[in-house]
Formats: sequence, structure tokens, C-alpha cells
Amino acid sequence: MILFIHRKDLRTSDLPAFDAIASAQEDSLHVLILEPFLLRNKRYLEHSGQNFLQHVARLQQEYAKQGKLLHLLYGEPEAILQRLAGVHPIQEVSIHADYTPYALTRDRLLQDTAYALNLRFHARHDSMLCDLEAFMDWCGRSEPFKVFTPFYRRWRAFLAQRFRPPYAAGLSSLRTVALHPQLADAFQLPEAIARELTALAPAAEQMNPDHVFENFLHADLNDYKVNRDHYAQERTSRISRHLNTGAISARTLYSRLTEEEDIGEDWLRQLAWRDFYLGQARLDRDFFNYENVYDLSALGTQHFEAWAQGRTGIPVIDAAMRQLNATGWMPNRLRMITAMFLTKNLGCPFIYGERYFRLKLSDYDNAQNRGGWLWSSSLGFDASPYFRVMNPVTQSQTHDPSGSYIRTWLPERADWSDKDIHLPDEDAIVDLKRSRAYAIEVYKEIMQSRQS
Ligand SMILES: Cc1cc2nc3c(=O)[nH]c(=O)nc-3n(C[C@H](O)[C@H](O)[C@H](O)COP(=O)(O)OP(=O)(O)OC[C@H]3O[C@@H](n4cnc5c(N)ncnc54)[C@H](O)[C@@H]3O)c2cc1C
Repeated sequence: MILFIHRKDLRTSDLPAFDAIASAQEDSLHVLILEPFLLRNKRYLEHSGQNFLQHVARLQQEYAKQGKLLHLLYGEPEAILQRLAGVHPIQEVSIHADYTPYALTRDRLLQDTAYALNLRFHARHDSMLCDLEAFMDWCGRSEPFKVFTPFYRRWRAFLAQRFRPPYAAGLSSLRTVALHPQLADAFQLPEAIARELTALAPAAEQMNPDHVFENFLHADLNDYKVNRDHYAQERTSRISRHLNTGAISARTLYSRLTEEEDIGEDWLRQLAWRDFYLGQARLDRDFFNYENVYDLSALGTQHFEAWAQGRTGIPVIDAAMRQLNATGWMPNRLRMITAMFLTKNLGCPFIYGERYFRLKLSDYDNAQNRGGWLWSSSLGFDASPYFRVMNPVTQSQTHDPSGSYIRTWLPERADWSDKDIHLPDEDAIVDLKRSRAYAIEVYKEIMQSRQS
């Protein structure tokens, strides 16, 4: 019997592990473990936690529809494995790998436990569109790409030659087995979480990542290049929250995209950024540690709360933060503008904004979020130059000239003229020009402080 543990792969088709289980022709016990650390401080009530639980509810529905068994458990994975292996004839543990520092430690412990129990252990790669090892071998490189454009060129060529199509075996071809009732009791979900799952079930039922993507392909792919930064129009795919929980795979997206007459190069380029950051999370030893590589002690948190609450007096910043707080969504350009504003104009270390987005973004993903914050604060590979400080007023004038986004999220400005609506309040918490000049000086020193 194979124990399969769901992770950021909350779907029932195109899973490398399902293919392996089907080939082995063995029974499989499928569990999804909700870990106390990941649900701490009622995180499941924040947008990021709600998105995850909603996808869990959907996965349960998918299993039920196909007459298959999925068991939701609460506890430490290695303790659960120990108990399960004592009761079920498990010979192998199968997971899809995750690369955050927390996940690596957890999975090392899980692997050690499996080996101590004489079980086989398989962690298969799933999240990237390009298999990283195969890609690096093909490129003849051992060092990660530090600059996006050359990475992108090679990545495109690799896909054209070596794209690995979606895996064929679906859930329907597997023989899932029931969990011993005693174990279900021992690791049952806390009542509050079980309640949330029930409450989210109706919305989960309506959710369909394939439809989200199909709608985008038909309605918005052709004009993506022009529209992607017109954030008031919301014309991007909005696939990220499904992609990051694994409810749809990057392979499926690419495979579907290649059926289009015009493949949508600009959109694909964005998907490449996702692989660029996922690759860095695995190959750049500093990726999760830049806050210690540079001396950020000249920065402070004085204005962090005003930023987080959307009370800075800079209209587009406040509108974006209010949208994020209310809905869990913020368009990409506004993420760049708000992140740069916090780290540069307000002089706040990037980890505070990163942590805030971790809770608030529905599509939160550790590697993508860190990548975005490193880019905005000029740290890490291929980041914005230290002297680049986007001006939120001119960004707003350029990308939303009529100010319709501000009108939606700052109702107190709904009647302002197109000209005035972008301008800072008289008592805005910073002067854009002065804070920009100061940020450039400070970040120049930060760049020089790098510990090798
Ligand atoms: C400070 C900051 C924080 C961010 N945090 C996250 C996060 O937690 N999770 C997340 O998925 N994305 C994050 N991003 C990247 C980007 O904003 C989102 O991926 C994008 O807005 C998702 O919308 P979409 O699915 O409509 O994207 P589309 O424009 O339709 O693009 C398609 C896909 O390409 C990828 N993509 C697009 N833009 C980027 C980018 N700049 N970097 C990496 N991948 C990209 C995403 O997987 C996206 O779903 C962050 C960006 C910044 C600047």
C-alpha cells in the first residue's frame, strides 16, 4: 500500500504521484494533513487561509464525486505517519516536494521517519512548468540564472523541445482505501476548522479553475499585453490562487495554451517569472535569507500600520491596500507600487510587507511573494535597481487615467475630477520627492552592506 499525502497539489488529475501509484498497481491511502504550524493564530480566517481551505473543500468534493476516499487529518505529519504505519500495511510514502525552509525541514523529518519504519519515500517535483533538474542539465548549468531574460529564452526553447505533457493517470484509475476509524478519531480536525470547511463548501462547489482559464483564453489573452497593467479593468487571468494551491497545474495551462492560434507570448512570459522564482527558491541559498545578507538596520517600521490599513494619504496606495484587505486580491502592478512605496518611500524592511501579504493575499505563495518583495526592494537576482522608486501618483495617472480604481476603493474621492483624484492628501504621511531622494541614499548603502 502507498500512503499519498496531498500538499500544494489539490487536484485529481495530472499528478506525477498518481501516475506512479497507477503503474505500481497498488492500493493507496490518501490523506491531506492540516498542520498546526500552518494554521496558527487563526490564519485560516485570513484570505490566504480561506483560499486554501476552499480548495481543500473542493478536493473533498472531487474525491466524493469519483467515489474515492480522501481523509483529512490534523497533526504533525511524522507522528501521523508513525501511527498510520502501525495499523495499515504501508510500504511507501509519496508526496510532491515543497521547497520553503519550513517544508524542507518537515519533509526531512518525514523522510527520516519513513526510513526508520523501513518504508520507501518518494518526493516528486510537480510545481514548476519546467522540471528544474532536466532544464539545468539541458542548459549545461549548475548555477542558477541570475537574470530573467536569458533564463526566459532558454526556458522557452526547453519547453518547445522537451515539454512534459500532463500525466495521464487520474484519480479514477486508483484504488483508494479507507482509514482505520481509530486513527480518524485520533487526528480529527479541530471543530473550528471543520466548521470553516462546511461553510466554504458551497463556494468551493462553484469554483472551477478550468473555466477560469478558459474564460481568460477566450476573452482576454489576445489583449493581455495592452491590458495587463490597466488594473482597473481586471483583465488578467486570475489563475494564481488556483495555481498556487495546485488546483490546476502549470503543465495543464501550458498544454491548453499551445492549442491556441496565438500562444500569448506575453502571458507565457509572466508564467516564466513563476518558474524563475521557484527555481531560485531551490538554487539560490540566500533566497529566503536576504534580510540577513544585507544590513537593513537603517530602515524602520514607523509607518507600517498606516500602509497596511490604507491610511497613507497617497490615493492609489490606500485604494490598493483597502482592496487587498477587503478581498484578498491586488493586481500585479499595484503589488509592485505598494511594495516599493513601503520599502523605499516609507523605509520599511521588506519582511514586514512580505509577512502582511502572506496573510492577506488569496493567492499567497511563499516563493512568488518573496520574489515580488525582493524585486521591489532591489534585493535578490534581477531585482529593480536600488535607485528605482516608482512614483505612485504618476503610476496611477498612467495606468488608470480616469481614476476609476481609486473611485471604487476610496469612496471619499468618488466625485473628484480625473485630474485631482490621483494627487496626495495635504496631510499625506510622506512627501514623495523627499522620501524618494532619501531612499536612494539609504538603499545605496544597503547595497554596499552585502555580506558575501
Ligand atoms: C510584492 C509582490 C508580491 C507578490 N506575491 C505573490 C504571491 O504571493 N503569489 C503569486 O502567485 N504571485 C505573487 N506576485 C506576482 C503577481 O502579482 C501575481 O502572480 C499576479 O498578480 C497574479 O495574477 P494573475 O493570475 O491574474 O496573473 P496573470 O497576469 O494572468 O499571469 C499569469 C501567471 O503568471 C505568474 N505571474 C504573473 N506575474 C508574476 C510575477 N510578477 N511574478 C511571478 N509570477 C508571476 C502567476 O503564476 C500568474 O498567475 C507578487 C508580486 C509582487 C510585486
